[in-house]
Formats: sequence, structure tokens, C-alpha cells
Amino acid sequence: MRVHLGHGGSAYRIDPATFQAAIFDLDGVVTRTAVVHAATWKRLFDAYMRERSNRTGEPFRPFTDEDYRKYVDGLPRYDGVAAFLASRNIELPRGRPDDSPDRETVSGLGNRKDALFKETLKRDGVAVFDTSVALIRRLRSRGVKTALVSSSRNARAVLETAGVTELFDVIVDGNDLARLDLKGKPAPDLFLAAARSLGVSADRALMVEDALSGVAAGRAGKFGLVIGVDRAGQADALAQAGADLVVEDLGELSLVDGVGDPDGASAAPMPETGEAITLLIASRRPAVFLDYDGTLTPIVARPELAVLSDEMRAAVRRLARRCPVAVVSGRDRADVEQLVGLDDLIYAGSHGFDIAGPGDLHVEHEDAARFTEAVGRAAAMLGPALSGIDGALVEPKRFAVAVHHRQVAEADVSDVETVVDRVLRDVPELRKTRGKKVFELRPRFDWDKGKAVLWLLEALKLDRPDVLPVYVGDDTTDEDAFRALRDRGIGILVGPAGTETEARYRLDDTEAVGRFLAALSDTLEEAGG
Ligand SMILES: O=P(O)(O)OC[C@H]1O[C@H](O[C@H]2O[C@H](CO)[C@@H](O)[C@H](O)[C@H]2O)[C@H](O)[C@@H](O)[C@@H]1O
Repeated sequence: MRVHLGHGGSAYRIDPATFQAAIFDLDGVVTRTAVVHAATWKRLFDAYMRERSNRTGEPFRPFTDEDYRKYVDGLPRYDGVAAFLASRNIELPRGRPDDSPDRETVSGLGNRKDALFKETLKRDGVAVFDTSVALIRRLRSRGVKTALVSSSRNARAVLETAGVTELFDVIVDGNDLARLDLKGKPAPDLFLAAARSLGVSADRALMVEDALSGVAAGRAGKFGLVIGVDRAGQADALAQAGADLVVEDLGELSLVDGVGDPDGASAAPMPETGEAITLLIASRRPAVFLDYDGTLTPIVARPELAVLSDEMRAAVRRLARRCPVAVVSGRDRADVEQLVGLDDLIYAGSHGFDIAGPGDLHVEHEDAARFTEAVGRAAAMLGPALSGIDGALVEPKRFAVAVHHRQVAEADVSDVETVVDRVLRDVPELRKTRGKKVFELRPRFDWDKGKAVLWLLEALKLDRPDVLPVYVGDDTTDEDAFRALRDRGIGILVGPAGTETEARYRLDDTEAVGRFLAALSDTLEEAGG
């Protein structure tokens, strides 16, 4: 699955909850030294090929941009020399790393290139890509670890000259390559060594490269996200080499903010296309938690009218074949089970207080009986007490009572609340919470949808780094789940833009939820998950 941004593309948002580390190539990604390298290689090889032509009578063919991209870019210096010479059927002895730059050996030519490069750096200094530096700083400020990887033995000197050494927790360069006997790009060794030093597995790290060999290394290393930076009009080739995402500049990337949009506590639009979802889940296996009212069904006048559509049922059924799916509802568990009508899902009713699922999955709170009794008492009091208020509706459940005021005149809602408060004084085992045009009387017990989701992750052995919990919900009680998953998963609010929320992403309505579930299924089916 590949996504191209660049001109006309929409900005891709990196989610720091998905990636624990970001690994950057140096030349052409962080520093503007790729052009210096390219020009230096040309200087070296054009002079050498000219001199060789004069000496041997072979026709002179200059070193081209394509030669640079195909044989030299991203490779350790001597490997680059050898690869280019081989492409021209020239065989030279390898020589030794300390060969003088005058010697006609692979090492000698490599050392000549290095001397020319250093001369240019000394004269011209090193410029950085400001957008790359800004992105690295933002990632670091959000707790993402950073590493710099380069085949060049000069990497540290280049970073120092550019004044950006402190941007990286770890630096792996050409000296490490030799010291640790690692293979150069396109082998993934350098990048994997950086990920190891950061203590992060490759699938939880993103990597950024501008060279075809570097992108291929990222793909071979199974990095969570391989970003190709196209500075040379080779977007297609970068994608073919294995880039998940190709940008022309890192300024096209932004971060999903910790509290939704950068400018407030609202959520970013949830990408609904398969491609964007692939990038988001970044080779993790999702575990999906779905709220019912307002998420799987639109909010309607009365609870019994919230019937699941056949399309939505089919979408949930399809997803459940590919990954664990739980319905986490404020409704009574039996009620929501019957409404959803799918046997092999996990159901958590009464805002997560009552959980059951395939096999022996069941949670029974110690004080369950005490709360059931209290709920029954409250429901019995609420019915008669609210009978005088037109439109008020009591919905008793096993572990909560909902008092709906959707049909109550605005002026009378405070009367409903007064009744609820009065009943609560007599039933101190319960506490009041609010939802959409509803007061809920729930057990006075430290438990909510967030705790239920965390419990489920543990009980189902899904509390693992390769699992990405995804929670979709629309109401205040879903905020507990968004909060609980903040640093380990993805919360998706169903509702209008600008809603204050702990969710990272947002879908407009239940139709968008249906499209998202379908796209997620597509992605998982395509991946064979
Ligand atoms: O957690 P959920 O699955 O979203 O359940 C929350 C409450 O949903 C129901 O009430 C809400 O939906 C009704 C039907 O659309 C609507 O008439 C009502 O105004 C909403 O508050 C359900 O009846 C409650 O028991 C749930 O707690």
C-alpha cells in the first residue's frame, strides 16, 4: 500500500502514539549535503574517467545523475566506488582503507572523494532542511525517540558543522558499520542497529530516507512506516523500492496532537481510506471497541427505536472475522447483545460494568448483587416520581438506571434532575452521570468504559505492543475510554468538528463509522490479517 503526497496531496499526520521512534537518514533528509555528495562524486569520477580515457583510449563517458542514484547514493563510500566502476566494466584492486587518495584502487578513489567532500564542507559549511529539523524537534517534544543513520564516516562531523547533533538520541554511521561489521544499505542493518539502540522494535519505528537503497533497507527491516523524501523527481522509484509514503519535503508531514488538533482539545478527521488506515495501524493488529448508541446507530427519539441497520451489522460481522471486536455500551448487556445480534462478539453493558464474551469471558464485580438491588430500588422510586413529567422515560438496566429527557420540554428538564437527585439521596450506592439527554444512576464504584476496555485487553491477552486498541464512541462516557487508550491506542469520536474530546480522531456520523469499519476490514483482508 503506497501513498504519495507532494503537490496537491493532503498532509499526512504522524501519530506519536503509533511510533515510539523516528530514524532519519542524514544527507538529503536532514542536511543539504546530498547535492554536495552528488557534485563531489561527479567531480571525482569525471576527472578519473577523463584521465583514464586519455591513458587507455577508451571513449570518455561522464558520470551521470542516474549513475549517482543507481550505484552510489546511500551506499558506503568504497561500495559506491566499486558499484560504479563495475557498471563501466572497470576492475580495480580494493586496496586498503589507508590508501593515499592518489592510488588507483577502490579505496584510493574513495579517499579522494572524501578529501574533496571535506574540502567543500570546510569552505561552504553545512545547511539543514529547516522543515526536517522542525519535524524532528516536534517528534522529540512528544516523546518520540530519534536516531540518525548514515553510511558516511563523516556523519558526526557533518552534524556538528550543521549544529544539529543534539537532535538525535542515537547516531549510527559509517564508522559503526565497519566496527560492528554491518552490511550497508540496502541491507537494513544500520537502521535496525539504530532501532535496537533506542530500545524500540522496527515495527514501532518510522524511518525517513531519500535514497532508493535506504528506502529498500527500511522495507527489508520491516519498519512501521517507511517515508521516502523525493528530492530528485524519483517518487515512483521510491515507492517501488518500498516507501509507504512519498513526500517532497518533510514540511508536508504534521503530528496528530496529543489533544486532537494543535489548536485545541478537538479531534482530527479520521482518515477513512484503506491506504491511510494502513499507515495508521502501522503493522499492528487492531482490537476494536465500539459504542452502540450514536456510534453504530444514529441517536433517535427513544431507546427502543435505535435498531441496527443490516449494513452496519454486516460491517461489524466482517470486521470481527479479522480482529477482536467488542461492543461497549451504556445499555443493559442483554439489550445490546440482542440489538447487535452477533454471537461471537464481546459485549460490555451498563457502561462496562457487565462483561461477557465467547468462551468463559465474564466479569462479575464483588458488589454486583448489592448494586443490582440498589438499581432496582432506584428504578422503583423513579417511575412514580417522574410520572407527572411529560416525556420522562425510565430505562432500568441490570447495573444502572437511565432517566431519559429527550422528550421532555426544555423547561421541565431541571425537574427531572431534581427527582434524580432526590432518589440518589435515598440510594447512596449510586451516583449520577450524564449522557445525551439522559441522566444515568450508576454504581458508586471506580469503574467505567475505560477501565472495562483495559480489563478486556488484559483478559484477552491483547495488552501487547503489536496490538493497537481502537475505540469508537460518541458520548461523554466514551471519553473515559478515549482517555484510557490515549498513550496506547486510538480514540475516535463520532460527532461534529470542534467537540471537546480526549479522542485523537473524529468521524462525522454513523455513516462515516460504517465506511471506516469497511475500510479497516479491506486493509486487514488485503494484509491477510
Ligand atoms: O454507550 P451507548 O451504547 O452509547 O449507550 C448510551 C445510552 O444510549 C441510549 O440512550 C441514548 O440513545 C437513545 C437512542 O438513540 C436516545 O434516545 C437517548 O437520548 C440517548 O441518551 C440508551 O438508552 C442508554 O441506556 C445508554 O446508556
